[in-house]
Amino acid sequence: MMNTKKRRLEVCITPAIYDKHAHDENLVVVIDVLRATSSICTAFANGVDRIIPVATVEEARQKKEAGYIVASERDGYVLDFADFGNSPFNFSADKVKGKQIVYSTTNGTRCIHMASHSQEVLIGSFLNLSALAKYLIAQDAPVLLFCASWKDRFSLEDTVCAGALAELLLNSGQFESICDAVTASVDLWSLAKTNLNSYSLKTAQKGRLASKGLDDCMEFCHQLDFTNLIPYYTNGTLLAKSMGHSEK
Ligand SMILES: O=C(O)[C@H](CS(=O)(=O)O)OP(=O)(O)O
Repeated sequence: MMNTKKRRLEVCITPAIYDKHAHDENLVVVIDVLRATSSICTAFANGVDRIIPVATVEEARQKKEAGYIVASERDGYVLDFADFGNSPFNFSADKVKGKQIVYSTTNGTRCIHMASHSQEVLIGSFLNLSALAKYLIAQDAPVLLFCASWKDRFSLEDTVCAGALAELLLNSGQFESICDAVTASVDLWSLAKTNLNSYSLKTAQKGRLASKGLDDCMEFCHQLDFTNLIPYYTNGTLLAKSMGHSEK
């Protein structure tokens, strides 16, 4: 007989309440649109071999001393020992193709480590939205969309992206929402989707990035389906699985 029980779908709007949503059986999608998860998706689209996410500056420094290429920023500033920072434009094919990159950012890489007890940790952004939805629908486990946000505050761009993904998952008929954060995120997405670029200008992170001249990636990070690759975390490393079609 077919199993008609629906799968649990949740959205965690900030790492501050991650423990309320954490279950070992979850498939967790970490979302940090501005900019960590958009940059990770871009790096894999541009042929990076693997990314080693580290949570602390000290770990990133040690990896640099051990000879790794290191991409690392805190609060939008490239660390003095790092090779480059956190813009997706830094992860161009000439810099990353075939390479291993150690990566540490303010919010995104921390959340990957927080979720590492879960059945699977996947990297999500607008850039790989449809591929992610297709992959998640084909699995058989509860899904948690984990917004990395900014320093434990609510973040509009991550929640809108979670809403876009939640809408695709709910439309499959396989999922049931057990928290209002899912409904809120889908409602925000329905406000934003008619003109995502102009909606994204409302985000606080746009202002923070603009104050440091780092907002040139806003449009890039808000485009849908730039890649069919889904980065995932395994044994301390990010690799990527493909959901078909050739890469751009
Ligand atoms: O580099 C980023 O965009 C942010 C730094 S901050 O939020 O502006 O301090 O890091 P991320 O981990 O990508 O949110």
